[in-house]
Amino acid sequence: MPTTTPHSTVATRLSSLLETVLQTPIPVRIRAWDGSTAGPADAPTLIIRHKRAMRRILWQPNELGLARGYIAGELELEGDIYDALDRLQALVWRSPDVKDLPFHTVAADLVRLGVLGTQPKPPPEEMQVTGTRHSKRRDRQAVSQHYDVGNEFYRIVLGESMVYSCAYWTSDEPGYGLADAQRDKLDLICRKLDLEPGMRLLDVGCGWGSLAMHAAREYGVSVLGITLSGEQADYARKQVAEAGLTDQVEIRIQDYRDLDDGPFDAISSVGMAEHVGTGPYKEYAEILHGQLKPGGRLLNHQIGRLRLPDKQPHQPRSFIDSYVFPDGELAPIGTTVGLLEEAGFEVRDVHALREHYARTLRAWVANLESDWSAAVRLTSPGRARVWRLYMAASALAFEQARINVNQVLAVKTHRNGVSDMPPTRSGFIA
Ligand SMILES: C[S@@+](CC[C@H](N)C(=O)[O-])C[C@H]1O[C@@H](n2cnc3c(N)ncnc32)[C@H](O)[C@@H]1O
Repeated sequence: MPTTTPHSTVATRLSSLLETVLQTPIPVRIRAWDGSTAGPADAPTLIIRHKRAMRRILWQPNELGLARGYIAGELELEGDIYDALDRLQALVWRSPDVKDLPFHTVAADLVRLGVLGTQPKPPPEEMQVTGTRHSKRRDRQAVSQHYDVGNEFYRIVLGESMVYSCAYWTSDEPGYGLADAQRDKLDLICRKLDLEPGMRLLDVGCGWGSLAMHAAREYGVSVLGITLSGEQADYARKQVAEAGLTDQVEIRIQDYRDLDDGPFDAISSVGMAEHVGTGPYKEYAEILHGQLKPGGRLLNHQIGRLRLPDKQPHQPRSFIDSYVFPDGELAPIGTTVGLLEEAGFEVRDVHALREHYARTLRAWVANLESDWSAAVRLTSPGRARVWRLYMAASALAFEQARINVNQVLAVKTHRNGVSDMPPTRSGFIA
């Protein structure tokens, strides 16, 4: 009984093995470790560089198994990454539980291909958090693992504006790029908040300080920006000092649950509430409400999911939870609006920016790809692969309306119900 397979047949055997396991035709071209190919000629190629990748997929025939193979460099995608991921997600959704794998029908091929064996170790880039979910300590760990991976790496991905949230693309003119769209987003937020000189703005989850600085410079407000990331705070403070804004902008490493400086005239929370979690969200909304003056506005900019997921009793840990945003949680916009209202806010406007996030993510992926070797040098090949995969997959998820992003403008009304809002929408959205 031969233990190896003739070269010309490895890819064919692999694709039929995968089709049996995943119970669907392979939607991509496959190139195996011996150079043989199979599958549709005009499709992007999934390169299986190493037998170990097959072991991973067999042990974990789901999103995480495929992602781990890619992060470890055992799998490679050739061709348009968005097209490749779009095709591969059909496989991921159909993948059976490992206990349901039809080993009896594929056993002979598994032996011939030499892909049987123990489960490979996960790539080291996996993020580990300990303690009680959404305790302050664990949230700090989760934030640090995602954001404290090097400001220079983020500079490559995010570009000069260092804004890590959905941009607002107001033009299709050539020459109008990510930095313009991020500036337009920051300005949109300032206008929605009706910032005026002398006001105090609280920016919860301030990142690298871009909104705080824009608001201080362009609108003459003083800003407290809080973040849990030490590297972000270092970077933001340096930028604030260089811009001569130290009198107006304070950057602090602080958890939103420890805020004690209110009341503020306005509050922004941009790309931060995804870290809060559904459990603590009510408290989060109440804290922001408590930190705001009557008549003050909150701009909450947050990713949400459009639908409730199908009921699956054994949801495996997702790629995003394991390698990207441990403990991050997405809620439908209706839940977010409801919880803001419960906390006492009057919700005045919900602005869906879904397509804008897809475009932003594509710009970040392009930035990363165009400076790939520097990104790898500054982090690790695995880390750069994690970011490329998560951002491309997220772009697709926004495009396909599986997730969304919304700016919710809410007000803390005066006791008598007066909102201080203009009578028409054109008063705050230009
Ligand atoms: C995706 S970044 C967005 C940064 C910035 N607002 C922007 O748009 O570029 C999320 C931010 O939320 C902060 N954050 C997450 N959890 C937090 C918490 N419990 N308290 C304070 N900040 C938190 C992170 O430190 C990070 O600065």
